[in-house]
Amino acid sequence: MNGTGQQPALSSVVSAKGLDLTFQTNDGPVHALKDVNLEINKGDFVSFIGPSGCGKTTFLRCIAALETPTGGSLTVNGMTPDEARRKRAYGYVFQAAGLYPWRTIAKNIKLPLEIMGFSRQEQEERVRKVLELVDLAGFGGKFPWQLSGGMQQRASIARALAFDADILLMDEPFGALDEIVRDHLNEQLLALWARTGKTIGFVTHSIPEAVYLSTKIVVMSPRPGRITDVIESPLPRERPLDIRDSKEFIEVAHRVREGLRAGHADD
Ligand SMILES: Nc1ncnc2c1ncn2[C@@H]1O[C@H](COP(=O)(O)OP(=O)(O)OP(=O)(O)O)[C@@H](O)[C@H]1O
Repeated sequence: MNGTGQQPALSSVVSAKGLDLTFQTNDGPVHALKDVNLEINKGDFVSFIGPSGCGKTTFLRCIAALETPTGGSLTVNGMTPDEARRKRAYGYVFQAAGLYPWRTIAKNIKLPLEIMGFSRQEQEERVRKVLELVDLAGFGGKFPWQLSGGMQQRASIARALAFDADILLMDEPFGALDEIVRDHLNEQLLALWARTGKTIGFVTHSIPEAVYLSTKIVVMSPRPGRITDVIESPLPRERPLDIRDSKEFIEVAHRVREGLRAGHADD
């Protein structure tokens, strides 16, 4: 299946139809996204997986209105991505935590709130709430360099949560962390997702991470960047880490691996 022909549900949060994006570069055009069709529903946890250059980041950036598609249509909460951005429909978490080293964690989280004109009291309240959500209560007064890599990444998730947007876009947020820390953050992210009901778009290179976290796994291929499979996970939403030893988990991982292999063979 290539992800086409999906019907938009009532609770559709992101709807892409025939989405195309070609970058014009000095070396000629780069077809980063070709005929991408995808529905993301409210409360979905959707992972994007595929080899380097298949358009994962570009698709997330289109949702965030940081790139403009050259064809097809894309709506976010029923609006254009630009309108959705103005309504602060999403928070964005990047691969590197991207915290300002000269500001405390609390001040890093407050910065976008300050810019948007939130009152001081509202800023304090939001900082307290999001730090609690990522298990960093009490760390607001620390500087980024006083925290571990995993804690910094949690702080950057807290910053993305500060607007209380419905959608969280995460571009390989845990890619640079060691496996044990990553496992722990994966568990915490699932708990946060269960508590908040957010819709999450998550880019990863890791098959186990994609299978462990997602309700839907989008397999992509490069040249041109396209969707080659959309896998609805049969796993329950509540997932202890040892679910990774289960037959269902191994079967989903196998299907993702097959999808990646098939996409590679098409190149
Ligand atoms: N601003 C840009 N200008 C020109 N080409 C770009 C631009 N951004 C991305 N590309 C190209 O578009 C294609 C898709 O890039 P993208 O970063 O979305 O892939 P990706 O799947 O996220 O890769 P990775 O896993 O390495 O992060 C690549 O060929 C990339 O070189």
